[in-house]
Amino acid sequence: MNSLRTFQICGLQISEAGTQILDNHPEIVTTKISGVTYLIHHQDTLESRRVVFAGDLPETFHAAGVSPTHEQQVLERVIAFVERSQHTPLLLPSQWSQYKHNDFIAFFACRRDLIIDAPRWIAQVPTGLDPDVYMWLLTSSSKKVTLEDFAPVPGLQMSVEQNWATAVDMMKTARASAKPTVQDVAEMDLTSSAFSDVVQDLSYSGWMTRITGQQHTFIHQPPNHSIRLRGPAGSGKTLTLVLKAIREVVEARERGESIQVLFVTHSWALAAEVDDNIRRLSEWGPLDEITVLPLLAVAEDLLPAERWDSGLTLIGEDSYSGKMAQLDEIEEIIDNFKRGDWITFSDDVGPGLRERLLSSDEADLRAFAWDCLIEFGCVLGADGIFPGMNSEARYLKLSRDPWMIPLENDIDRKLIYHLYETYITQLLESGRLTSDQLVNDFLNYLETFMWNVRRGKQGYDLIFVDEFHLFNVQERQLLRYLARSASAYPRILMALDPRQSPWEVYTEFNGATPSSTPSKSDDEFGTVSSVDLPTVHRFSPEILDLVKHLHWEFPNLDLGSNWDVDFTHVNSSAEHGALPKLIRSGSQQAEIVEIYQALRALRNGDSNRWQVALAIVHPDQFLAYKNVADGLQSATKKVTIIESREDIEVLQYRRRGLVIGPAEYLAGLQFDAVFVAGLPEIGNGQANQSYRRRQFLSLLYLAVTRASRDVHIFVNDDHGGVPEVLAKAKDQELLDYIEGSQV
Ligand SMILES: Nc1ncnc2c1ncn2[C@@H]1O[C@H](COP(=O)(O)OP(=O)(O)OP(=O)(O)O)[C@@H](O)[C@H]1O
Repeated sequence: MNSLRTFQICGLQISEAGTQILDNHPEIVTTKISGVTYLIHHQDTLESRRVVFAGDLPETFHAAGVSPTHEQQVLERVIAFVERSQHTPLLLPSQWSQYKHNDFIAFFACRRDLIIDAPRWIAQVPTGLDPDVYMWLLTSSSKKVTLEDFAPVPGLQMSVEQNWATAVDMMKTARASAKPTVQDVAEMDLTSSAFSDVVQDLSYSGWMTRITGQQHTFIHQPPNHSIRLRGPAGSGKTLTLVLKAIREVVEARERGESIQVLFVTHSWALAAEVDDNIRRLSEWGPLDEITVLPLLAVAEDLLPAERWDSGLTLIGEDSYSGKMAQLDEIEEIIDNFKRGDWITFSDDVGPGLRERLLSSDEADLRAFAWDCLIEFGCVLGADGIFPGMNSEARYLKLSRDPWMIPLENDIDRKLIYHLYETYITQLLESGRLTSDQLVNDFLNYLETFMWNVRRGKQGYDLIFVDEFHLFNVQERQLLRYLARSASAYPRILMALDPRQSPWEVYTEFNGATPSSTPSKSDDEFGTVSSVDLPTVHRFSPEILDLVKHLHWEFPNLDLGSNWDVDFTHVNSSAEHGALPKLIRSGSQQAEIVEIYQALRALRNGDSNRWQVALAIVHPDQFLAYKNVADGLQSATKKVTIIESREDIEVLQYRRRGLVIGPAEYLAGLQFDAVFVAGLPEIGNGQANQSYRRRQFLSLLYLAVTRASRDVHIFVNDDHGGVPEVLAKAKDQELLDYIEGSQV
């Protein structure tokens, strides 16, 4: 028998000398021979690309200080890295802090905040088609190894090749003797799409006979101008965009032309999903003409190294912990301000802002810090205003809209600008930059003569943008510069649903804009036509009725005709199902017990439905519910906590289980059942202000629309009981009301 110690991360089953099957990934086996460990997929053959670790994996983890509780995250990232390494150029999320030298690459092995002495991999991906991946060394910050000086152990690469056939045989033997997991293998096959089964095992031609008339219209419209695709959540926007991209490439091939298509997403997770969808739908093999990337990765790819390598670290705005850290920082800035410079503003500041600043209620102060964070990122940053000459004057000239933090006079604005200046200065002093700053730099580069020369070769003929509502003014401006031709209008095909933009800023259009350059978004795209998708396919008519109710409750949603989707005629093509449930408990503690019970009932009822999200509406409430995960984790391993957009990628390989995360990170995903909890406290006045209300409704809309079959909404008396919008839904019998336990 083998001598490997028990590998706790994934509860590996030891099947055969030197081999282990990953419990969370039963389709993957690790095989150790002659000083290397192979990571082998069960469908791998002798021709497959090899993924190899130098040495023994548990020992490697141990030496780098990776505790058993974090081994799973480290392995998940390796799997994500292997997936990415198939694409050129090899691009990694900025939070991984990649560094490259020849074909070596170093990157953080897991989220940096998980392990104090954050470990980094040194990997090698030789150039060429289907390259092997060598994970040579796991270093820690205190035992740094310079990439330029690194050399793998001599002879290891040769030994990898020599023993490959034996390793594959060992994998097969291990699989054969581990029959109990065969069923899991079908469920967790790496080649099948995961949480959001958009493709549903149909090919391109299969879908072309199934699509609705409106989807057909969009897909067949000649792309000689920009087209926007509007529709509520679950109406097939992503699928339609993907089918259109495939069609354009295939038709160009038939004409004997080669076009380059960019498919832009908001997150790496959606990029991976779209990439996978294209591969599964294609009947023409790989469609290399289509590049799928998040916008920030496009910036990393195109920005010349010297501009990119500023020595600053991009702050993790897309992660829960990153956002919370920024909030803490802003709270501290406000606190210092009150003890210092406040005196110079105090006489002239408007009563509303004064009351908020001087409130002794912690919740009010936190709410004010949130509003500042949004104003900094979504108004100042989004508009490209950074401290410097004329910046304050530019900010003062911006028109204010109802969704923004209310500021009554110029002194109020000067005060906010003052806080912003301090915030940015603090960031720069500590060597950090925001994604807004990076986008601004990228925009400046795209306006240079140099890019004008390069774009003929490196620009794109067609640009697809999913979740357009999540991009801010600046990001939208980037898009037109990415088009190959500088003289013609760009051809941009974008999908949007403005209700899914929780941070309101994104609803900038047609006058309702935070920008000093209001009409830029559409004018710069030339003529833009619209196609509406009025049929929801994801969820039942019962869920749709609740979604419509939420939609009609949105205040100030005067988006103008270009963006508005008419909900009156939206219908659902899905089967009828149960009414969404509203469960009211006496306290938050009692509510958590209700959540456990509802989860258990789902599991007992039909284990095939064990694909559930617990969506936390208000980010401040997330930590309270995160503990539910710890309780459940001891009972089942299939719990995944989503704390950043990056984490969502892990779900790609998980078909079953419970996913817990703030609602905003679940955008674009789909689950059988969604449990909605953590609604913001109501009754303190704040929740009823129109801009706060809209944020709340947007997150509630996002959470509810992730469900394909069941919706349970949990509320408790600790946090104000049933919010008005849900009370109205209950009165209209759109919700099945249940009195939960009181204590
Ligand atoms: N014509 C159709 N017939 C049946 N099902 C469809 C059709 N079009 C799309 N679907 C299905 O509807 C579901 C939702 O699709 P998709 O994720 O593309 O919607 P979306 O509008 O992008 O949603 P969201 O805005 O929430 O991300 C998927 O399961 C997809 O397979």
